[in-house]
Amino acid sequence: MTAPRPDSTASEPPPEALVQTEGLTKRYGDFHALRDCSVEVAAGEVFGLLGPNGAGKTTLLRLLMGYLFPTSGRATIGGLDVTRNSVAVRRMVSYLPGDARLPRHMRARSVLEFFAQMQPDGDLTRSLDVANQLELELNRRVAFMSTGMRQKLALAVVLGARTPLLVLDEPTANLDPTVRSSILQMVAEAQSEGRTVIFSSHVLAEIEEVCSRVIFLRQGVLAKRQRMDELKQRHRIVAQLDAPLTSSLPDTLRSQVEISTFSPAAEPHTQWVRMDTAGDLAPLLGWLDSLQLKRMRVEPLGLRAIYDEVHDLERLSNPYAPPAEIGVTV
Ligand SMILES: Nc1ncnc2c1ncn2[C@@H]1O[C@H](COP(=O)(O)OP(=O)(O)OP(=O)(O)O)[C@@H](O)[C@H]1O
Repeated sequence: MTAPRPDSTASEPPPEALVQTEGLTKRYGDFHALRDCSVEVAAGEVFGLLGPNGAGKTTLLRLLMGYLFPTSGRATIGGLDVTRNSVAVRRMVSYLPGDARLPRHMRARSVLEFFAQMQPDGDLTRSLDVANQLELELNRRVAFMSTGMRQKLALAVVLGARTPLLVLDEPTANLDPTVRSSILQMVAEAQSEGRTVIFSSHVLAEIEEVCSRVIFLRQGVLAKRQRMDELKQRHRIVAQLDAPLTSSLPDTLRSQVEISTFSPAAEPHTQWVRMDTAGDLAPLLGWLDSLQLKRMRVEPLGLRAIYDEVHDLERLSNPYAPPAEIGVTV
């Protein structure tokens, strides 16, 4: 497999970056866990990290926390170099590691009390409030908790603290759908309090729900940056025609529509057309209406399509496959 090239997409720097990395690289021998990663996270935004297992998400977060030393490049939080000022930096950050370890002999309440005292911005009342919202049993010992209960307890510790930055490595792993949705709500509340959140997840819908921007990591390389407000304006139209496409896209639409076609060998008389567009749908639908249209589906483009594009999965999930759930039949 060839190593992906770093993302070259121009991206506007956020107005005030709280977190910034420049050429951040972590190598183990010849292996790059993270390669030449430059990102900025603006104060007050919820910033998503996406990527398959082993893509480098945890490596990036641990480098930011100063738990790993970069092979090259640098990262700053609040203008402070995370390697040289790791103590000061950690005072600004509440970090939920992917494998949060808690003292097994302690009961939930004692764990919350302990961390509220230990953390500079710890706040027991807030931690108890989160625990209460997550319906955590405060008398239970960590050793006797399920994996999901331990995750809730770790979240109560982290979300209770009043730090300006929250770094959450897969915060909803092992949680049931109701609790997941409470956590997403708490992330949104943290943002409305003016806090900044960096959030890694494998669940695309979660990233879509709470993040304002997302980056895709692939084999340690920042493969793509995406603003969610831009993505929400993009649509995909998949249409099946009764005959091969003969008329071409009107000139006025060319600049805003990416079009591709496919003729299945099993159905030589039909043709599938796929169009991705960020513009007004009305003129495009008008043009489609002039064709020999058999059926058509219109959907928001969504992170799934971007994820498949970044990870080269489109060939596996054939976008032209005549889907049973096709939305509109004409
Ligand atoms: N100490 C280490 N020595 C060698 N390789 C390592 C070490 N730590 C991590 N790696 C490798 O670095 C790569 C990135 O790992 P990382 O944990 O950052 O991935 P991730 O995107 O968080 O994955 P996941 O979604 O599975 O948690 C992986 O291939 C991993 O095996």
